[in-house]
Amino acid sequence: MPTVVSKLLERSEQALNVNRSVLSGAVVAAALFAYSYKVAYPLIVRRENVTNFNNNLVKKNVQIQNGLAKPKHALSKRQRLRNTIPALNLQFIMQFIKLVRIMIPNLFCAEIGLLSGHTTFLFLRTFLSIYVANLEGAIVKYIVRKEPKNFIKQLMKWFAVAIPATFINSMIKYLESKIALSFRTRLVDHSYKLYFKNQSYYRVTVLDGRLDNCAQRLTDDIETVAVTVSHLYGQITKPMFDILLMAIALANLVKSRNANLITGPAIISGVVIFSALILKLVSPRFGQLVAQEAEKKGYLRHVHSRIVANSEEIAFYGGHKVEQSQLRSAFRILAQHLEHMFNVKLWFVMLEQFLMKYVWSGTGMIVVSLPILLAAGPSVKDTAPENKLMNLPILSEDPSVALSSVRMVEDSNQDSVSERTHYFTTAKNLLITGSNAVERLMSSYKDIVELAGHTARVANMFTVLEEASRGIYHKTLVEKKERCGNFEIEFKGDQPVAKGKLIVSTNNEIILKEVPIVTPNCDVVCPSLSLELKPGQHLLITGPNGCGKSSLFRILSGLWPIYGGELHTPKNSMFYIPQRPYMVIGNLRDQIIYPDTSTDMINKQITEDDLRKIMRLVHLEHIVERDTFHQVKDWTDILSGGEKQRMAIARLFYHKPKYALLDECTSAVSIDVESFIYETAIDMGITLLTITHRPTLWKFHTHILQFDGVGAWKFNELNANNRLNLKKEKESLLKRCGSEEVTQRLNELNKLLGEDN
Ligand SMILES: Nc1ncnc2c1ncn2[C@@H]1O[C@H](COP(=O)(O)OP(=O)(O)OP(=O)(O)O)[C@@H](O)[C@H]1O
Repeated sequence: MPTVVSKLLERSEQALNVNRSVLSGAVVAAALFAYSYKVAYPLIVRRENVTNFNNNLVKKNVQIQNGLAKPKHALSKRQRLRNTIPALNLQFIMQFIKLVRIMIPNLFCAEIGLLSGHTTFLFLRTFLSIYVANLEGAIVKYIVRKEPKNFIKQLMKWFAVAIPATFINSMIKYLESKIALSFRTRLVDHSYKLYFKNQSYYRVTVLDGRLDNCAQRLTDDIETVAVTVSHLYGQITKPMFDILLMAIALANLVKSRNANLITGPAIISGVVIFSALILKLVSPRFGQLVAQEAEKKGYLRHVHSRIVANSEEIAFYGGHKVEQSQLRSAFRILAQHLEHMFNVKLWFVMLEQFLMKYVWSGTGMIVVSLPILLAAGPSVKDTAPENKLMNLPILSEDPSVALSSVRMVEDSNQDSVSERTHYFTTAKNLLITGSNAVERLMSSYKDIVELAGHTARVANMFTVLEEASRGIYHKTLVEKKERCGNFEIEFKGDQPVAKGKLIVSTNNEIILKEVPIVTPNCDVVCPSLSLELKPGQHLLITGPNGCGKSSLFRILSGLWPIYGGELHTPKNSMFYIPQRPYMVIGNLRDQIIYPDTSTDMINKQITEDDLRKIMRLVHLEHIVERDTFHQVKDWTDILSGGEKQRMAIARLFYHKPKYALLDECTSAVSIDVESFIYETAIDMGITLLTITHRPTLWKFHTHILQFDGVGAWKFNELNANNRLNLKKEKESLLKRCGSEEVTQRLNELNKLLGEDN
């Protein structure tokens, strides 16, 4: 290793034509620059207040005790601040490393190749800058010397350099964009994998309260992280090379004027550190500001997407005034924040520019001019024409000899002036490039802190998605729910414990043993539900609104956690159809086979003729005639409510699951078609679990589950006997008419029996 380093030093010496002591001096100067950046500038980090942005994260530390919210681990305010504020701190470094591991998965990936190429071009660009600085010095020298031939020669070189320079610059930009896209692709792939693992997309919105706006994080935040990281790589690497090589070249140049190698760099570093300390006092909270900006942008996007999703309803209601005012207010919040950011940045950028552009350049000019100003020898003033003859040593009595002596002195003075001009122009160019490099490094600190805001949002999203896919949720519960019946939710810290057991049924039965129905807000809708269903036993579920009918389906499908008891369900055998069916992006065939793909359909050996038969069963053959199976349309808008519901039934017939969970899914279908659909489903061997308020469907079921709306339920066989019982109950209730409860039950019985009041 030491031999490699010494060889490198030798090469650098040769390349830059300096000796080892000059090189060491230059390295000291570069180190001082680096020190000023690495040590002094980060002091700018300020402690910041908790804001809305991190409230979510702080909230998760709320513990429920005696019905009141209480801090979980009693974290001190300072600790909580440190944990949550996006800034250049250990937390950011950990989060950033996590993202880097995703963006660069191994040493032999394409990203490493791109980064290596980018680094090479950045390095070449720095060499070119030094060469150009020298060239410009030489050009000025030949202008001062009035040597047009040499001037043209140098100018030609200057133009020749432009070709590789433009190529290198373009390659730097091209590779930066390629790296950004590559990083983004890796992050997006990773996030999508997590987002769709174990229905995390549902869980993070319904069961977990930590991600305020997942869509914003998945799109804008990921893009910003990728672009900023790629940009910062160049923004940090290139100035590093610039500083190092400029320092070496500058040291070489200063050394050629026999000047001190320590004073100059010491003065420059002192000024840099001093300016960094001044900037520290006025530095805005960049990390926090960009995180807040992303949050507000996310909210605006959310309001927009709600209008798009519900445009028809809004149009029917004529709700544009309300929607417009909500959009406006969401935008105003964002605009106000941006304005605040601009104002805060204005003063900081002004001071930053003043210090970096003028104070540093001024200092640089002083440092490079010192070797000239303090050097021994005649000044330009001393060599003014009128003084020249006066100061001439009398070498000869012969006037022609005296005149040639004057010319020689003139020439040598002109030479020294041009040499000094050459030195100064080159040094100034090198210094400008060097100071620009330090300026870029300093301003990249600002970018790093801004990156911390986006990194925190993306890294937090990954954590939450990972946890949600493993069934770990954090939701703010400000109040502990009361005990309901014989069931009480157990809490560990601030989070409820899902103690229930989920068992895969081997004999295709559905068994619930004392399973409570608990909402994501920890409301116990039903404290304990027990029932057994075998294939072929069709269940009708009834009860008042909000009693937990759909929630039972969510539990059976595994969307909601089970807080107690045991649930036995067959694997991948349930197919849920909601009241408002979901239409997927794609053609008509995609609507029927969803969530299968066309490849799945081919693998299952299902043909378009089969699909046509299914469409006939649900009375939708006219859609096939009209639009064919391959036309891509916006099916949510094109199909009517009833057509959409029938399309969902077509989906059921395509998949032929063991169990169908039908949640009022035929409410918009005419009664005759509905009956035909139910008969067909049963003929296909599908066991039905139906939530409906339509008495006409009663006859298709063998069992009934009746919720009373206050936690109790009845599970019976639904047969002639049962109907008789219901009739008896109705008759006895009719005698007790009066109370609201009785009237409600009577309505229910009427619905079940299919009778009028
Ligand atoms: N995502 C959720 N987060 C919190 N609470 C919820 C959620 N979904 C439903 N609930 C609550 O759970 C309770 C039961 O809702 P559910 O949808 O099961 O009612 P339902 O019996 O199907 O009613 P309906 O006949 O009106 O459809 C309701 O009080 C509802 O407010």
